[in-house]
Amino acid sequence: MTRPGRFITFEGIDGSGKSTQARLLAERLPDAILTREPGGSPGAEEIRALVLTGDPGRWSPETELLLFTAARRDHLEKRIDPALAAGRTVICDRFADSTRIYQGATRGDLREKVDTLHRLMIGREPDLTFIIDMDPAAALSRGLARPDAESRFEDFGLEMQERVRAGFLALARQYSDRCRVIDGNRAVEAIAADIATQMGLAAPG
Ligand SMILES: Nc1ncnc2c1ncn2[C@@H]1O[C@H](COP(=O)(O)OP(=O)(O)O)[C@@H](O)[C@H]1O
Ligand SMILES: Cc1cn([C@H]2C[C@H](O)[C@@H](COP(=O)(O)OP(=O)(O)O)O2)c(=O)[nH]c1=O
Repeated sequence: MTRPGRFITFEGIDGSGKSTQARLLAERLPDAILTREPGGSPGAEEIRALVLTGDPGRWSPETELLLFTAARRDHLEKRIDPALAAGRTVICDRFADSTRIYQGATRGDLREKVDTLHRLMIGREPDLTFIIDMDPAAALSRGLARPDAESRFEDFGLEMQERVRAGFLALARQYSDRCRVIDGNRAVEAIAADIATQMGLAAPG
């Protein structure tokens, strides 16, 4: 029987360097698939477009939670679970911890609903989660420099980013068995070396 693969997620505030580090780690692991949320499967990418673009007032917090959960369910069924079952490593840029923080704590107080929906519809936790922690002001200026800043979620102010950051740090304490906090206020290569060490890989270069 095939041994199930490892499920690794990256979390943190917008612009903290998650996508960059997820990509660098995937490049070092020949069996890995690199994916992201919201999205990662054709259906979930369609839901991503619905939830991340357009009028910010279009969805209530509750509907938004259902949309993120629906996207995650499709992503799990179509992409994550089959890859894990085939023994591959899955590296995902954001996962359920983002819902716990964004929908559960910072844009309302839906944490109980978030946890119930997760239990009923998702049920899977990562084996390892890297929380890239960094100064929101620096992350915001990185984000503003990005060519793809299409999403309304990019418009958060510093106060919101600080709340999200604090939420992720609290979550890292709650799920300390699988979460590793990584200092993101450093050069790309230094962060990648830190993550490689945590993964038991030799430092790059
Ligand atoms: N350690 C770093 N130092 C400086 N710039 C970075 C670093 N990591 C990422 N960047 C740049 O910052 C922007 C946001 O990075 P990205 O990996 O897309 O973050 P996230 O996925 O967390 O939003 C990109 O333009 C990226 O090239
Ligand atoms: C996965 C997920 C993301 N989000 C938010 C976080 C981000 O602001 C946005 C995803 O945008 P994205 O551009 O992928 O994130 P980043 O800026 O970190 O590269 O959606 C939620 O609110 N809930 C969720 O469950």
